[in-house]
Amino acid sequence: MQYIANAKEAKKIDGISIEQIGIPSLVLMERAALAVAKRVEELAKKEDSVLIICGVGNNGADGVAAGRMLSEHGYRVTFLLLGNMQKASEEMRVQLAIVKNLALSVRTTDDFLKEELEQYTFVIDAIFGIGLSREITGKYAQWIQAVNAMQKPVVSVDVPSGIDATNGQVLGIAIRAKETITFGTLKSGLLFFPGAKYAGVVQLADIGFPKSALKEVCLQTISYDREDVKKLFPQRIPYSNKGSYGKVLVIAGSKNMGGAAYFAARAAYEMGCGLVKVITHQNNRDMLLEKLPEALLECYHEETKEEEISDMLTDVVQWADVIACGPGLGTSPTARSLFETVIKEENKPVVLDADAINLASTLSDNIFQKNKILTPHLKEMSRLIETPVATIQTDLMHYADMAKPATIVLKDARTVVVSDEKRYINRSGNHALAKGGSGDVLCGMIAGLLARKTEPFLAASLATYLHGLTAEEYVKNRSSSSMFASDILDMLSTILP
Ligand SMILES: NC(=O)C1=CN([C@@H]2O[C@H](COP(=O)(O)OP(=O)(O)OC[C@H]3O[C@@H](n4cnc5c(N)ncnc54)[C@H](OP(=O)(O)O)[C@@H]3O)[C@@H](O)[C@H]2O)[C@@H](O)CC1
Ligand SMILES: Nc1ncnc2c1ncn2[C@@H]1O[C@H](COP(=O)(O)OP(=O)(O)O)[C@@H](O)[C@H]1O
Ligand SMILES: [K+]
Repeated sequence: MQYIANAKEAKKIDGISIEQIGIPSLVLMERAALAVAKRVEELAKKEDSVLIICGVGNNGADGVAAGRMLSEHGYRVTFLLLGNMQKASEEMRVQLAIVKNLALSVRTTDDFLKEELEQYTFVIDAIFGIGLSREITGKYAQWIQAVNAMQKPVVSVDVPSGIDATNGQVLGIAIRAKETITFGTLKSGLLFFPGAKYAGVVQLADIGFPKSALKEVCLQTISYDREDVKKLFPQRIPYSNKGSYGKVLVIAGSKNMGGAAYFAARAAYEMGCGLVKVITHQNNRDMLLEKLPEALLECYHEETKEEEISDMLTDVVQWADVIACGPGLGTSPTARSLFETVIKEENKPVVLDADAINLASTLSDNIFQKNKILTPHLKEMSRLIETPVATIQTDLMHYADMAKPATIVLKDARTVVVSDEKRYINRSGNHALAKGGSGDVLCGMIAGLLARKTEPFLAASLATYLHGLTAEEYVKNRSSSSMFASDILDMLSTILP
């Protein structure tokens, strides 16, 4: 499991390590620089001509120290200083004095022509790190543009200069790196797009922040790695029966969208729950009986009266441990009536997906209740909170927070999960998942885990992680274009413990 910091938290970790615990800032910096130099030695050839472009803060100071280490190991390095040296940090002054004593080539943008950039074959970007505080304009923007135009490999120090370390947004312009070496903890801005794209491959370097500093900052945002799955996924027990693994009610599939009911119901079974019952439109009966005979079925049609639906639901809701409502449900009067009955349930976990979220957007009542788990994609979220998609995209975590005290799975290429104070950023998966039916499978997976008595945050985050892993496994020997929702289901049995 990885703990993820935003810019403020990362600064706090620096501060506690240096001021309270007493590790000299320059000690941390030397370790940061060593990590950068070590990686650049793996990537750059001795014949390369390395340009280290440095701002005047501590990110720049890291760059100066890394360049000095590379020079000691036989690389040709040139430092290009960008910014007002009157404002240089204390550490930057120290690092610069060292390289000047070593008679290394230190240039400033006053006497360095942009045409000279052509001579360099490798770049270290140390202009801004977590201290970037506003849009980049003027001279800084011009140099970043010029570095990107070089089309040479760039390694960014801590954060690609220009990326907001918290939300991954480009503050005007940003360096496009091949790799980013980040220190101590992953930064959320390196995970969210577009930051993730600008950062390239992200390497995490331990530079000696004490565990107690990390603990004191009490990072609330996590992300999983493959080794977490075995620890987190609920175990099956020898002395058990289907009742031990919970019952899921799936309310899904309208007249022309039966597949969604199948995807969600089978996904719940794949996650190991004991029984799945599906309430769906009559049209889907034969398909479900054939494709998923393990599911129990209750069907309705256009003429089914509201009282009948209500009676049917009362019994089934009672029966279920978890309810998943919405995939392919449509927004017909019957769908609405099913939805409105289900959301009255206040004690059991209720997963609301797709059309259930669209129906919720038309309600004046607050749907963000404690027992609800909502799984909107950005367009559904936009309807739900009446905020444009483009605005939500600028800060997924901030908008996901609005759903409290409900649990939310805000789906995007980097899905986030928020529940109370717990936050999760998903790093698994790829564009193979960008296809109809993917979300239906995820909804069923979450419900399946909830039925196994997994608490909502863990159920939502672990299901999201596993959903992504299926795509990673799939593309190992197949085209990412050819993955279907059914393939996610088929892959599950190969990745679950
Ligand atoms: N000892 C430590 O703390 C350790 C820190 N470490 C390293 O330090 C980095 C953080 O260093 P930092 O805090 O000095 O901030 P940094 O990213 O260099 O930027 C600040 C400078 O940028 C300027 N500036 C900001 N926005 C601007 C804009 N839009 N346009 C123009 N200027 C702008 C700002 O100027 P000002 O806002 O004051 O005008 C200031 O001069 C961190 O990412 C890691 O690499 C590691 O070595 C571990 C130990
Ligand atoms: N480019 C991508 N990279 C990673 N995951 C993706 C990408 N595109 C889509 N996904 C995932 O696929 C799922 C799509 O869900 P959704 O949009 O609800 O699909 P549908 O409504 O067709 O079932 C989400 O879990 C989302 O995070
Ligand atoms: K940087």
